[in-house]
Amino acid sequence: MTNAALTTDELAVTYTGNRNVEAVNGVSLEFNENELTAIIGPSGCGKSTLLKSLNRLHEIQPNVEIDGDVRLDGQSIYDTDEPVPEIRRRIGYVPQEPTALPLTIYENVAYGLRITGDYDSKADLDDRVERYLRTVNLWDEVADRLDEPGAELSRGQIQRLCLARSLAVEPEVLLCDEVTSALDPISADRVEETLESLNEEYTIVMVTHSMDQARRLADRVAFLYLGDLVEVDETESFFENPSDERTKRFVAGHTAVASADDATPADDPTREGERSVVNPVER
Ligand SMILES: Nc1ncnc2c1ncn2[C@@H]1O[C@H](COP(=O)(O)OP(=O)(O)OP(=O)(O)O)[C@@H](O)[C@H]1O
Repeated sequence: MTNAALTTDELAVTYTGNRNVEAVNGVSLEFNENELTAIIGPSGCGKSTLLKSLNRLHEIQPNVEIDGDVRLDGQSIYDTDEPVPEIRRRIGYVPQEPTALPLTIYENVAYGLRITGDYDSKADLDDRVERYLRTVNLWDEVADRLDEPGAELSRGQIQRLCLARSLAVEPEVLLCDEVTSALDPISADRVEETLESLNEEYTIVMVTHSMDQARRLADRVAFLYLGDLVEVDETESFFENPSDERTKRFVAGHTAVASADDATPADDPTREGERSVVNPVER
């Protein structure tokens, strides 16, 4: 039986700037332990907002209101005395844009551990830096240049460096926000291989625009549309046998070869393609 590592209960997120935007509308979801869950949906449907609210990263922006709850191992991450940095250590976040800290390759990985002080000695730190660079399949490429600036690596290598930095502080859950979309195909493949190998040991929540990537990597897929959770299922049945019409149309819209009976109304926004833009949900 699979356990939920992270759950959302009627989670709602509203941007309250110049106008109210209900970006996420009462989403209840379970992210199972040691599984990779992909969140997919058309552009603007609330994927990134949902992801960031899973470790309170949305709080960095002003004018955001949250309702409902997120629980890690059954404990609320909102109704808690636990410091937010500790919540974000336990639920790591890897952004879309690969960004190295202005430090050496070694210190990029050691960064979080130096802040928490959660290591015994220099030898222990060395071990951990090596372990996590190996975990993300980067060690062989950088072992002889650990003292060089992280920023001098390729974009694909920097993205794996970011993954190593996130993993070094031993999170329970890893949030990945379109982590391959800013990369060339070969680098994207390397990052995908890394995610595939992490999948055995980590609970991963991944936002992706790529249906193919969701098919390749995910154990389960959740489809968001205009801030609503439309459907969530195991990957194979999600794609082969979706139950909701909106999911069917979205999945069909991304099929490489469309069949003649695949016709859908031309104004259906779920048919607009992987980089489609729907109007913001304004209420
Ligand atoms: N800081 C913000 N202030 C106001 N509205 C915002 C803000 N960030 C996002 N939104 C709105 O919230 C809605 C959801 O945006 P979000 O970025 O979560 O969608 P998304 O599915 O991740 O989109 P994409 O696939 O294009 O990255 C959109 O209507 C967007 O315009």
